[in-house]
Amino acid sequence: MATTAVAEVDKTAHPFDKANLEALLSRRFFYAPAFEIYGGVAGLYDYGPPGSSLQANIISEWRKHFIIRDHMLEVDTTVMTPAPVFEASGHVARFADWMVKDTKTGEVLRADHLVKNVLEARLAGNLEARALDGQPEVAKAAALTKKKKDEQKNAPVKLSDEVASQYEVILAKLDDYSGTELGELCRTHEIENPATGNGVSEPQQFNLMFASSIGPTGQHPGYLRPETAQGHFLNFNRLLEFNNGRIPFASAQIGRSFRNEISPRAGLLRVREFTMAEIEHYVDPEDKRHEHFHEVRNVVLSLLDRDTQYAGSTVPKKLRIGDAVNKGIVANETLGYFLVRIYEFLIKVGINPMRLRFRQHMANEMAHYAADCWDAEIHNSYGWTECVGCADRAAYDLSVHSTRTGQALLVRQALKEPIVTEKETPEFNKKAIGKTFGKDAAAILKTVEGLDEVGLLKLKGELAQGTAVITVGEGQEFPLTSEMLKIERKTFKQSIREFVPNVIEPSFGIGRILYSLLEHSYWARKEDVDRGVLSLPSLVAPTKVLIVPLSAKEEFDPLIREVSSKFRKAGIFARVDDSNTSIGKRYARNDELGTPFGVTLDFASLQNKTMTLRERDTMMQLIGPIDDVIKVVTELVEGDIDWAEARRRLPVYEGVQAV
Ligand SMILES: Nc1ncnc2c1ncn2[C@@H]1O[C@H](COP(=O)(O)OP(=O)(O)OP(=O)(O)O)[C@@H](O)[C@H]1O
Repeated sequence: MATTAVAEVDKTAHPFDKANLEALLSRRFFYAPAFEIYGGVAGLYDYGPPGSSLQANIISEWRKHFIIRDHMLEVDTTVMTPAPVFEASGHVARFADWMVKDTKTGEVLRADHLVKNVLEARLAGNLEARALDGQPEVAKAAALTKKKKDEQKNAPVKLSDEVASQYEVILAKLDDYSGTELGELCRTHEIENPATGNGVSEPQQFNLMFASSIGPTGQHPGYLRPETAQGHFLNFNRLLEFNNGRIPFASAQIGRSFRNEISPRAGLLRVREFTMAEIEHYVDPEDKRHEHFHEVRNVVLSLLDRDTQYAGSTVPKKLRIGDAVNKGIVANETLGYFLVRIYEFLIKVGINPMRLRFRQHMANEMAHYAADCWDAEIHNSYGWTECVGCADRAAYDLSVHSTRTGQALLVRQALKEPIVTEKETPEFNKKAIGKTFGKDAAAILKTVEGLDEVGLLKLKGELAQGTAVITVGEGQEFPLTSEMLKIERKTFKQSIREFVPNVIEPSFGIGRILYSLLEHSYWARKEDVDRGVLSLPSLVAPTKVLIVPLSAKEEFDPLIREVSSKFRKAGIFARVDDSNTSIGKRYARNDELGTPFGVTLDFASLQNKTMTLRERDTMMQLIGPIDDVIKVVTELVEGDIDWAEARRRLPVYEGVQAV
């Protein structure tokens, strides 16, 4: 790829302005509250045309990056799920968050979020108060008065070093607290509802699943799924057969999930209906190596491991994944492989690598059965946000469904070398035992069968002497003779190995990634803070090329049709903007939509068959014959060349620059 330097655009002239971004996203209908004209419902959003295209492009890349590249088996399973499935999986008992109620207004708040918001605000106030300490009295008084006016209750208060560091440790370990501990924290640190200043109740559990019933009788309870995973597990036997009985393999699914979140207030980051993309990778519990691990071994990731968090720090380690696995920081190669693949995917769709880290779950935070778990967290204006979870769930899921249904969910592997074992084996004369001991016979057989090798050898020795006494239950003794029982050393040959595979699960929330990407892509032009740009990569940009005719005259129509059709044939999604407004306004609108390229058709185009090509971020324009420009744009969009190479291929346009 070309390396000719291209003038860098200053994207940091204005600090990030969330209100401006939100106005842009609403104006251009990326997404909007659902049922808005009915007053809206918290946590439910509709995506408009650019938001839908952006989401579809992210998903399309996800399919290529994971399903196609790693040969995964795609499934599409139902949302509505009968209750026994979630009883077995543990969701009915445990898929819950802790909530507290405002003691006076009854407002419901998520307990861990309340603790987080209050302690973070106190720490911010502490920093501010300390900064003010160094200032002259007049400035200090003015700042305090302003602050008081802004937020009566949150005037900056100085904390002792001890309290501030206590708060930091609590925040670092927040996901690790039980409900009782959260209640304790609220009491000890006098945490109140910031909106009202009222105290809060003891935390109570709230199950996040939407309950329903299947069929007209109401006798078959069901739930809207809160994740897509169970649908994969229940089809395990079919998937294994589809994969010719071999593991490792992975299933993948993109679909909707539903969670009745307690108080969703973070836009797309916490919603009640969302799109997930989940992978379940089935692996031999005794061999969690990954055949492609060598390809990613040297990739360096930011890893915030468990021990660092217990020490109250949030500074991640920069480690090569190969070293992290060798040191046991990441549990195994397969988990490590997926962490890198997740990283590569997020960077490819446009997440800023400097604002991406992997955080390991702490002991209480992790499900009891999980062997290890890491979240890909992306930094945005809400702080570090989990966008992808990646867990080694051991054999839990397949085992619980197998126990509940009585259906074996396991792998049978023909062993290359049969395993030959010898062991002492009891052979009973059941008739003789029954005749002698009557109703106690069954308990005697069970006791002997339960003996280990040492116990059986002891019994064998006693039988050789004549009689062996076996103790059953609470100390009842029964004499056995060699007529009733023989113990012999036998050889066993095992040529099939049976095992329940372990599952490594990367689980993506598409909406969280999409929103973080919008924040990372947004900036405002130096000359005008209101001229927002979304620097979305071509790969995911809703529209790749804007075709802008300079005149509305009919004589342009055939050329517009020709250019459109050529882009279509090249597989490039282009749109014509022939609205009756200035070219500058048309480009500004498309900068907001994240359209990376624009081509302008003017009178020269009619005469000379040329057109100009504009790059969104730099606003630089090149010119060339129509077919050459289309070829360059196609290669740009497909990522085969960069803008520096485009500049080498096409001369800079010297005419009036349309900005
Ligand atoms: N309410 C939600 N709104 C949007 N995305 C969500 C929501 N809950 C979960 N996700 C997405 O699904 C992914 C996997 O879900 P998982 O069960 O691991 O999340 P979680 O740990 O329950 O999230 P959180 O602790 O933030 O509630 C998350 O990484 C996230 O991207």
